[in-house]
Formats: sequence, C-alpha cells, structure tokens
Amino acid sequence: MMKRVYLIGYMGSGKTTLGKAFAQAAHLQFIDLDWYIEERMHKSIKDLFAERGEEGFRQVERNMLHEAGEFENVVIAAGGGTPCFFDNIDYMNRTGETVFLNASFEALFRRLKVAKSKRPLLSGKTDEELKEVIRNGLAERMAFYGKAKHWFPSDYLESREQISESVEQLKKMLEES
Ligand SMILES: Nc1ncnc2c1ncn2[C@@H]1O[C@H](COP(=O)(O)OP(=O)(O)O)[C@@H](O)[C@H]1O
Ligand SMILES: O=C(O)C1=C[C@@H](OP(=O)(O)O)[C@@H](O)[C@H](O)C1
Ligand SMILES: [Mg+2]
Repeated sequence: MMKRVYLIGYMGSGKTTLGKAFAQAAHLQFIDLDWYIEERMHKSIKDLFAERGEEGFRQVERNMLHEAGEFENVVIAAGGGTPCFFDNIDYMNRTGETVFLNASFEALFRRLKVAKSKRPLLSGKTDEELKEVIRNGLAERMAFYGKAKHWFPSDYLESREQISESVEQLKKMLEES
C-alpha cells in the first residue's frame, strides 16, 4: 500500500531530524521541503525570503509542496509555515497521513536558541524576543497544526537513542491507524 507521510509542526519541532530517521527505518524516501525548494530554486531559503519577501516564498513553497506531493512511498518534512498558507494543510490531508510534531515550548526554545541563523523569521532575535516569536507563532498556527490526522510528542530527539525510540513510537502509531 502506497505511503505518503507529512510531518508538520513549528520550527524546531524535529520534522527534519525525525523525518530523516523515520524514512530510513521505514524504507521510505525522505524529502525535506526546505531542502527540496533550495535544490529546485538553486537558492537558499534565506535568499528567497530576502529577494521575494515572505509572500513570494509562500508561493514557491506551495508549488514545491505540490511537486513533492507527487512522490510515492515518501516522508515529507514540511517547513514550519507550510500548513498555514493557502489550502496546504487540506492538500496534505487529502494526499497523505499528516503528523503534527507537538514539541513543548521549552524544547522549541532550547533547540531554536542554537539554530536561529538559517531561519529568516528568527535571525537576530534576543532570547526574550525568540520566546515571544515562539509563543505568538504557536498561538496563531495551532488552528492549522491541529488539523493534522495524528499528533506526536517530539521532545525526545536529543540523542541517537531518543531518536531511535521516537522512530519506533511513530512507526507503531502509524501502523495502528
Ligand atoms: N539529534 C540532535 N542533536 C542536537 N540537536 C538537535 C538534534 N535534532 C534536532 N536538534 C536541534 O533541533 C533543531 C530542530 O530540529 P529540526 O529537525 O531541524 O526541526 P524542524 O525541521 O522541525 O525545524 C535543530 O535545528 C537542532 O538545533
Ligand atoms: O515556520 C516557518 O515559517 C518557516 C520554517 C522553516 O522550516 P523549519 O520548520 O524546518 O525550520 C522554513 O520553511 C522557513 O524558514 C519558514
Ligand atoms: Mg526542518
């Protein structure tokens, strides 16, 4: 049976990390939508934001989502904003199993504090500003993340062992659904 799994969730929730490990364990292809966009556009996410603004980036992101959504037997790690624009979340629910990685605020802050540079929406923020961005971002976006078919707790990605355990839990959850 053809499998297409979309991982969604806020920046830092573990979509890229867990997606890659899960795809390997489940013998599925892995597409990180950000990487796919950079590959197809020959341009970094950062430069796309700088040159086209967020609106222009979202147009590209939607088009690339529909391209990646054609792949079969695949795990697609979306970008944090992907479900929140156009009808992207409905498209993902129509074409695959959507999993919301529900990381805690504390885990998101801890992870994003050390990984702001490549995320245009976070670069240059102080710790306090970052906490505000995460808090407001989650509040705005839960309406979209909440439409996912499945929710998965993704605080446990801080070591190889935790990632392997999370992969097993995710596999079990999807097999039982
Ligand atoms: N195994 C790990 N070891 C250390 N830090 C990690 C690990 N996995 C994820 N992280 C941290 O969490 C951040 C978010 O993980 P990532 O998979 O990139 O999430 P997303 O794709 O949802 O933004 C990474 O940028 C990194 O800072
Ligand atoms: O939340 C967002 O709007 C974004 C999240 C990023 O992906 P990650 O969630 O993988 O960091 C990337 O798509 C872009 O920086 C915008
Ligand atoms: Mg990512």
